[in-house]
Amino acid sequence: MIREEYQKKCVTADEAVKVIRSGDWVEFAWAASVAGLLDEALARRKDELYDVNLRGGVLLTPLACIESDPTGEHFTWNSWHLGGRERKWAQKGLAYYIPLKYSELPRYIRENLQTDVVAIQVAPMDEHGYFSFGVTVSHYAAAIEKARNVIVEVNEDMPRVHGGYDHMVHISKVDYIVEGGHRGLPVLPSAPASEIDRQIAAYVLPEIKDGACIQLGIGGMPNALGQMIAESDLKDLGIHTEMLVDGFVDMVEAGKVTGRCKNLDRGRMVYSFAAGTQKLYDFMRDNPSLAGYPVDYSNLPFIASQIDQLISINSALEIDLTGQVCSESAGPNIISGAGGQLDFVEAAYHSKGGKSFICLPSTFKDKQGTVHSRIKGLLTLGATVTDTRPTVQFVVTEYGKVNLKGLSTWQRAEALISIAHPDFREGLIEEAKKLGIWRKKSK
Ligand SMILES: CC(=O)SCCNC(=O)CCNC(=O)[C@H](O)C(C)(C)COP(=O)(O)OP(=O)(O)OC[C@H]1O[C@@H](n2cnc3c(N)ncnc32)[C@H](O)[C@@H]1OP(=O)(O)O
Ligand SMILES: CCCC(=O)O
Repeated sequence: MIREEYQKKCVTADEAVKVIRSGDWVEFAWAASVAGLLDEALARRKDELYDVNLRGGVLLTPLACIESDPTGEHFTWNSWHLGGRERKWAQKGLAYYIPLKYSELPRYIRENLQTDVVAIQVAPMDEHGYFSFGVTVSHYAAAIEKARNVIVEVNEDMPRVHGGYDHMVHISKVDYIVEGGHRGLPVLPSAPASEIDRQIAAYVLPEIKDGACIQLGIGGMPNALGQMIAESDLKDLGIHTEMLVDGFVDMVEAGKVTGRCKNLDRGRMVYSFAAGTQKLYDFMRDNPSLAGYPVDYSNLPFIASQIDQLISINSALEIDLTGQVCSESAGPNIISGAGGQLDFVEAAYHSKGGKSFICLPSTFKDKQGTVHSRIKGLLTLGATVTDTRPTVQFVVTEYGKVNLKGLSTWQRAEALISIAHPDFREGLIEEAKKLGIWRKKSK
């Protein structure tokens, strides 16, 4: 029966994308999960479609439909979180950011958003009629609940994964199946860790004890920490994260991960999507020690904070002297997105014995070679506040680590200036004075 249904629903990509109409909103692609054949087929329909809005994010590969439409008349890309390519589209007016608190994404879809079609890549169907979502669990089940039509493109190389719930779709909910054969998966190489990343990670490492449960964000510093954990004496860690990356595989291979002390999902590593090298994708295939969950489970602070000793490590672009953190824009220009940063900042703080770390190098060198302090009197005009100041706990640069919780504005200014680059400290004191947050008694 299931095989018959499968055969009946199998069509070419060109056939499948005929269900997309002008004015539709389509949930389309996420990180390493891009339905390449559907994308190419949709691009071929460009001239007959107008005002089709595509949603997705963290793209690792080009999209033919966006790149074939430089006027943006036919297709618009709406990103939940911009990768480098999407950032360039945004600069050309071809992509727009959707402000996001990632744990809330399935609810936005269920309660607020028009979702006409879901067109996604999945793993091959099992004997019971289920297609695993593979490396992207995230929000797909919510989108499928809402959509008029569901198209799946089967990639024989997409790992079938284990999960908690809503990590797969049954054939009865699918309208069209496109067989893609072996299409591989895009690779996201680990961001290389710099010497400064290692210095920052060295301040965080002593805060992690056996029994802790780790979330690592995106970027070179979290990778450095992953490597340092793999080389440390720790041996009894758990993993509960949003994005699964190669660094976690290194920790497992080094014998650091047991999941023994996790109050939720004991013995299993929880994540919501994954992107990395083939080593990561091979590790994920049919691995029962992993549990892919929708992001409103992995990230919801109310859930993640139930795990004791949750340690959250994320990167930021700049911070002001009172502790407002910007992790997503350079002034008004969007760089990436808020993603799940605030989710984990809150979750780790509310976890018993948990701690949240915002890590950033003390300086940034712009394309003209000018060096700027990332610790600033005021955020750059137009910068987005990703973490409001009361939510921020530890802040770490290569010059040290401070805990901002409960500090008054002058204490925050003193603490943050103490971990600023020495070349900028005098200037920051002058700024703090002008802003009225430098205590008269302080030196
Ligand atoms: C996946 C998870 O689990 S993540 C959960 C948490 N989610 C988040 O933390 C989301 C927000 N954070 C992020 O997006 C990232 O961590 C970032 C952007 C803060 C840092 O990521 P990194 O990869 O280390 O950033 P990187 O140093 O490569 O900088 C990215 C871009 O911003 C630019 N940039 C960096 N700092 C600044 C700055 N202070 N001012 C202006 N531009 C800047 C860089 O030049 C680079 O641009 P380019 O690609 O055109 O060269
Ligand atoms: C939204 C996915 C990426 C992130 O949280 O940074």
